[in-house]
Amino acid sequence: MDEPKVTGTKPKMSSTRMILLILGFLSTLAVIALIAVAVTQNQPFPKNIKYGIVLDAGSSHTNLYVYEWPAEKENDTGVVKQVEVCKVEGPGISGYSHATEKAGPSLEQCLQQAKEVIPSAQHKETPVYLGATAGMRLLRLQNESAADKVLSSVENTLRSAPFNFQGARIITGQEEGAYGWITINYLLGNFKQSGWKKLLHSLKSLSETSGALDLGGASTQITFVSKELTSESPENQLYFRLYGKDYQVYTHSFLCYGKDQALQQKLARDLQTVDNSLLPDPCFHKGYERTINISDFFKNPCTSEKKKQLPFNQLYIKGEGDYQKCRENIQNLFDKSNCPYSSCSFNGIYLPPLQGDFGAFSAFYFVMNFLNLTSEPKPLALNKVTSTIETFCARPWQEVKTAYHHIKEKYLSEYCFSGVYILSLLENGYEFTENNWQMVHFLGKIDSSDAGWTLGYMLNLTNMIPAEEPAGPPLSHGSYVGLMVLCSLVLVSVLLFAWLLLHKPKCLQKGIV
Ligand SMILES: Nc1nc2c(ncn2[C@@H]2O[C@H](COP(=O)(O)OP(=O)(O)OP(=O)(O)O)[C@@H](O)[C@H]2O)c(=O)[nH]1
Ligand SMILES: [Ca+2]
Repeated sequence: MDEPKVTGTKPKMSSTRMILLILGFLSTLAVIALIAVAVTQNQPFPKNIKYGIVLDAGSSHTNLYVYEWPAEKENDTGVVKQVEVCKVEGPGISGYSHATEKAGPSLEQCLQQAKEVIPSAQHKETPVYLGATAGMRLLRLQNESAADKVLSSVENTLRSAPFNFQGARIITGQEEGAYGWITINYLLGNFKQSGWKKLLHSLKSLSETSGALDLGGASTQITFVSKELTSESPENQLYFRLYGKDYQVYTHSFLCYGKDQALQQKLARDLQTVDNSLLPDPCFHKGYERTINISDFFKNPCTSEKKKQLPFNQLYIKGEGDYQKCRENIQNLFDKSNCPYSSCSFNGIYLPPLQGDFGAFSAFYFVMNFLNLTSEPKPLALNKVTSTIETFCARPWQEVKTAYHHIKEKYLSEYCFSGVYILSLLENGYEFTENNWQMVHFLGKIDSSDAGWTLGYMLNLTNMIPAEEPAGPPLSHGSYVGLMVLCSLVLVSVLLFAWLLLHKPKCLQKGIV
């Protein structure tokens, strides 16, 4: 009676096993298909690149920048990058005040380079902007019609290029400061943070943005987020709403305090006390000599207030290489005598308390980089920086020239002056101290893009920085695929476990009494 029972259950067991096997096989197939679909369906789109060109018409020279970004990601932060920079030969466009028609043609070689970098099919749609800074602000003050002629000459050249001309204008010092701040914070990824970074920032209350310090040839800018910004000085106050967050920003641009004009100002002061055409100068190396033509010297708006009739046409500068005397000399450029606000930098200009980290670029970087003082991640102590500059200034000119024969004499001869000027601007002007000095980080590039106002200018004019955070998938492509794989593995494990329970293989059955 028992035998048929036994033979009767055997086919029943094997059909259950068959069903389970088929189910297992199908679920494994489903999981594989799920992963394959997730990986292929969410693959980033093939790249559709867009381009933009900005010309930075500075006081000392013009640079042309080409930027590129993936079209479908243009509202994300940190996707625009610099792909080309071309230094225009010759002086800045303000240097063409006596031959205004030559300003435009001077840009042609760099425009040609841009044509080669950008695929020709995209030339017509590529916007080109030119922004002129302090050199042109000074020329406008000195000779407005010459400034207009220079601008129309560059406009003609840019219009005849195959790109989409969007304007050539003198930007304000406020814009220059603001766009420099936008550039570095965009490149540092400070505007839009991933979930983890956001959490970390809110927990540690880390400074969310970095201030910007730009030192040009004719002007210098300081820009940073300030909690204590009141309406004391509205012209120094900016509001931004970027990627869904409000920013209250302080900015000021000091015309005539770029490093070339600061030197002119210093010489104009020195000229007040000379009684002959020989000027001993502590800010140049011992053994260094330079001749300066006096005839046009006081036509410059940065020196005109100090105009003085002199009995000679040429001034002979003789270097002394004396850091202390140079520092005292330069310090006089920062008038701390009167402040109509709760706190000031210099010349009666409002400055709220310094806050957070600062990225210092342009000549701040060129000079400090030459002097090996840009050490990161931990910046050097202020006394080390001071002693390095002091030692450098004390080196005789012949020795410096031999040691750095590959560097342009114009740059090399001025590193001592510029180093002392930077220290004085930061310490005496903005009142950085030994304690907060290390908040200043000297940087030339962030990834592959130069720090400067041009990228921020283009991002703004192409509406690439949205006021509100663009709605996007909550997970990145990588995290999404990872999560899909993990879920699938859990599913397979559960099915396997279920199968094992139902099937009860002999090895498991043994253990069960
Ligand atoms: N050592 C060195 N100095 C440089 C270099 N490029 C420019 N400079 C000098 O550094 C100073 C500032 O240069 P930029 O930042 O280009 O100034 P700019 O944009 O022409 O001037 P602004 O209109 O005032 O902004 C000027 O005195 C330049 O002559 C460089 O590669 N090395
Ligand atoms: Ca500049």
